[in-house]
Amino acid sequence: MIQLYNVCKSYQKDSSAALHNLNLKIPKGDFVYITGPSGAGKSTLLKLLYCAEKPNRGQILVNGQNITRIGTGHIPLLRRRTGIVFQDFKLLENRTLFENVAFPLEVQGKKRYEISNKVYQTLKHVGLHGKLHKYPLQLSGGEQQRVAIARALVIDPLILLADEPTGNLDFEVTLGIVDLFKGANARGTTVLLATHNREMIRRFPRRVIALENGQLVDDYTP
Ligand SMILES: Nc1ncnc2c1ncn2[C@@H]1O[C@H](COP(=O)(O)OP(=O)(O)OP(=O)(O)O)[C@@H](O)[C@H]1O
Repeated sequence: MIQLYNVCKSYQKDSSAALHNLNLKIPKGDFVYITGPSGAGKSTLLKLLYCAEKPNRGQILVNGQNITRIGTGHIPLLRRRTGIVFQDFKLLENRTLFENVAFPLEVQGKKRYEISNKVYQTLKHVGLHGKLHKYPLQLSGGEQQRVAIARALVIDPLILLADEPTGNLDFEVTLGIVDLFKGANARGTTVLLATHNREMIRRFPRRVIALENGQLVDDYTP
C-alpha cells in the first residue's frame, strides 16, 4: 500500500540529501518502526507521506495513488485517511478535548450526532472520556499525547504516521500508548512509528526500517 521508488529529498540545493535513493514497500496492515540517529531522515520520510514536503526525485505511491503528482488541492483528500501524531502533540489549546478530537470530523462535514458519538467512543478508547471538557493544558503530557492519538484515530485512518510519539513520556505511559497503536493496527490501520525508543521495540517487536544519513541501512523483523 505504501511504495517508494528511488526517493530523494534535499531541503536546500547544496545541502546533503535528507533522503537518498530510498526504496521501500510497506504492505497494508503492517506495523513498522522507523529508526535511526538524529538527522537520519525519519521525520522527512513521514512528511513526504503526508505531503508536507515533496521529493526532489522518485515516486511515492499510497494506495496505488502517486502522491508525488497530486496538486495541493487534493492533499486534504489524502489526509482524510491519514492519521498523524506529532511529538509535540499540536493540540489546539483554546479548545476542549472534545473539540480537539471533533475537529477532523467537522472538517469532513460529518453530522453533529455522528461527531458526538464517534468522539466520545474514541476518547473512551484512550481512557479520557471523563475529561471531555478539559483543555489540553489542564492535562499531563501522557494525557495530551493520548488526545493527539485520539484525534488521529477518530477518522479511522488507513495509515497512522507517528513521529516520536512517546519522546518525553515515561515508560509506563509509553507502553499505554503503544497499546493504542497496537489496537489501531489490529483494526486494520497501517502504522508507521518513528522512534529512538529501543525498549519499546524490544517489548513489542515489529518490522524495523533503519535509516542513516538518509539511506536505508537495515530492514528486518526481530
Ligand atoms: N526544514 C528543513 N530545512 C532544512 N533542512 C532540514 C529541514 N528538515 C530537516 N532537515 C535536514 O534533513 C535531515 C534529516 O532530518 P529529519 O528531521 O528527517 O531527521 P530525523 O531522523 O527525523 O531526526 P530526529 O530524530 O532528530 O527528529 C537533517 O540533516 C536535517 O538537518
